[in-house]
Amino acid sequence: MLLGKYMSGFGNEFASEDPRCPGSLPEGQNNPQVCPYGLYAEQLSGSAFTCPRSTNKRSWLYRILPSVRHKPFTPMSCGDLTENWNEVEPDPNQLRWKPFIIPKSSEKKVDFISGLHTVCGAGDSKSRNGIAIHMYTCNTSMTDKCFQNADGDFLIVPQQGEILITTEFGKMMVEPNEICVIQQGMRFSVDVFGETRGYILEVFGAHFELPDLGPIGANGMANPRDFQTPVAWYEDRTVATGYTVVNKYQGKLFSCQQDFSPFNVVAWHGNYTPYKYNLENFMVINCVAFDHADPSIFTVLTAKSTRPGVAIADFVIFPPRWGVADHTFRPPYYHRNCMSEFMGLIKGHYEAKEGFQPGGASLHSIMTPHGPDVDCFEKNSTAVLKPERVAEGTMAFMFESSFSMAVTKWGLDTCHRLDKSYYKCWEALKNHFNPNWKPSSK
Ligand SMILES: O=C(O)Cc1cc(O)ccc1O
Ligand SMILES: [Fe+2]
Repeated sequence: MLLGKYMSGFGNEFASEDPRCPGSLPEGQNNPQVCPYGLYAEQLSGSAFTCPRSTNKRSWLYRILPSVRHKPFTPMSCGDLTENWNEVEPDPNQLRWKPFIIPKSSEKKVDFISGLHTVCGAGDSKSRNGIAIHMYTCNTSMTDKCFQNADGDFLIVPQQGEILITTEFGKMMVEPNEICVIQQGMRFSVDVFGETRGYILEVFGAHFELPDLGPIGANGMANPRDFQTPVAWYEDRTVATGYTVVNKYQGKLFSCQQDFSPFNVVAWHGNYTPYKYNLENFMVINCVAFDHADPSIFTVLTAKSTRPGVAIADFVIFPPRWGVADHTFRPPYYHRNCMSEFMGLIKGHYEAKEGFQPGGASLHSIMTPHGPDVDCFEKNSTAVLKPERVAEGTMAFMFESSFSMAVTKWGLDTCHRLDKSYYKCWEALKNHFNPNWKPSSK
């Protein structure tokens, strides 16, 4: 198995052949009358045919049987996966969830698909504009089953347990502190190795891009060379008992049967691929004089809307770094934002908030006030400002969206993880106002 072998680069034109079949990629053309090794050619389009070259995405897959050879799709249970944003009444409160529960395999076998739970979202897969945030909690590998999301791209953030993702393009092992992106329509199957949990940012109608660097220059933030795309791997496996393809389509799940493994792509080429990225490789830019830079400096990937500078969703991380700002309150500022901020914690301790735990989450909705809790404020208002390591051993992240997200019934109620006392972390903030303050007392 070709684990640990990847091709480097973001959005490159890649080409890969399973080494068991040299010459399986057609030379000089995509669609020979007869393909090498008797393979079928299949194009996977990730952008409109007519998109400008800079955003045009497609890959050519050379496979043992084409995807079209399957029995009809029929509806299946969606569990806690939903695109119904009207399940419960809107709630503008600061929300915080304790770590989401992972089912015990001795009690219930749950795989990546049955373990998907939608927390919040907005917009619509039909009009191709929107976002959904899901948790996955599972304990069992998918067997003879793959998933395809016709609705959008999945940015997967493992929090506990590595996941082995077999895709039509090859295999990727993704550990906590790494992320991966499975773009719209790409078939994949997830193997797990114990109790497994993570976060998923789904976007409808846009693909993730590296943010522009502007005055930062040519290097930095997430560097393109650190993105890794799998190499071709195939199995020629007949599954007489039936192989299940699960398709998320217009927010609902459908399944169909076929009698062969979909991971039968012997060779492929193109610029529309799954990829992974290790968050440790993020080159952190930060303030080295005074004040607090906005968290956009920590953007790893962005899914742009059609409005300049406004994202459907940004994936932002808070990595270990130096804090050196002089005469500055260094933690995040008090804040109301025209964007929605969903945060998760992969490991460690987030600076601005006690009680935010790995595997949990928070949502600060549009214009909902939030910021440091009382301890953080008091401590950092008097701290001696030496250079110090911030967030050592920690990795928090934010899905920031221009959509006003609705929380699902599962998120508000049936997950039973909402921390009802969250608001109390700000209750003891004191009034420090001194009307007799003089500039000289600074
Ligand atoms: O709310 C948060 O903790 C995220 C955040 C971090 C930061 O450094 C500045 C603004 C912001 O919203
Ligand atoms: Fe914020």
